[in-house]
Amino acid sequence: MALVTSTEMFKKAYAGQYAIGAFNVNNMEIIQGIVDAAKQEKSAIILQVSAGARKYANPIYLRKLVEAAIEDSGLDIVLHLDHGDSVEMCKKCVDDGFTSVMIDASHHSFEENIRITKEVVDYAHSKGVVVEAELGRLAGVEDSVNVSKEDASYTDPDQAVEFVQRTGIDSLAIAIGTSHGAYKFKGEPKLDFARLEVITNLLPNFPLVLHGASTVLPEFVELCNKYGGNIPGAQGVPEHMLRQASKLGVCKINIDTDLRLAMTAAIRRHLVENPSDFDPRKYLGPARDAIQGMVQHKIKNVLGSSNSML
Ligand SMILES: O=C(CO)COP(=O)(O)O
Ligand SMILES: O=C[C@H](O)COP(=O)(O)O
Ligand SMILES: [Zn+2]
Ligand SMILES: [Zn+2]
Repeated sequence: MALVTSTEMFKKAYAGQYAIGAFNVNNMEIIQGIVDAAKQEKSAIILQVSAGARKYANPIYLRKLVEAAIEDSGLDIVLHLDHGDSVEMCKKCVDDGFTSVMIDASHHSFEENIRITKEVVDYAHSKGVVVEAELGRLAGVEDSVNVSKEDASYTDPDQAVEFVQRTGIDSLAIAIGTSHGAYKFKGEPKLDFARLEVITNLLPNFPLVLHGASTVLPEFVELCNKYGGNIPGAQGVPEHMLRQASKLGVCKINIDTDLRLAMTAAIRRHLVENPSDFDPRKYLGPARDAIQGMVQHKIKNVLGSSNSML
């Protein structure tokens, strides 16, 4: 039981054609729900902290909660910085004990992305920390920045090879049509699997990362809307597409929106059904249970990572 890097996890996942869930954490109940599910399934997991989460919770609280989760669960867990927006932020997380960091310089030019990423890699690797970077741009909301469909761009396979070679990164986030948030597709969901296959063939045994991979479970959207919410037309990545991706070199699947929806649905329902409750434990408890159930379903039926801790 320790904070570990993702190196061994990804090796096993690649060989076993399954994916490790990378779940965004913002508070204690979210961490507990995810870790309880992983414990039940004996699954490897990555807990990731975004720039927004750092702002919201104060990084030290999240780090200490993750340490508590490791001690309590006996699991090996990766603590990862999600979408690090500067070299400084990545270095700070490395110094603070994160075992993995993402530098997201995908909005810069190709050369600038390489330069910034390489700087993070040099620092992180000297301290035994692994690095994820991004090439191509996802549409959707990311730390309050809204990337329009026009500004999004898919990952170029040849550039991906050059990027990996020149930066020395440990994993690469690719853009093949997923997007952050709850509104991923207007019509039929579609991902560019042909592109993914080309990238995988050009980078054999190299772990790829799929961001924007929530499935936006209809049951939670419906509950939110039934109990006073207003999130019409929400649609995520179908489960079968995530299974397909995990057979094509995708070793890390990022999930945040599904946690938000599960938590919000449970809280909305509780408050509407129990209008006289005002003890936060009464609605945060069910929210934690909803997260646990959702994450367990994902580990077992979508990611395929059950028993990966054995
Ligand atoms: O990619 C993500 C975090 O980096 C989360 O994606 P979702 O919005 O699909 O959950
Ligand atoms: O990539 C986006 C994640 O969902 C994190 O979102 P956030 O920056 O609002 O915490
Ligand atoms: Zn990005
Ligand atoms: Zn992301």
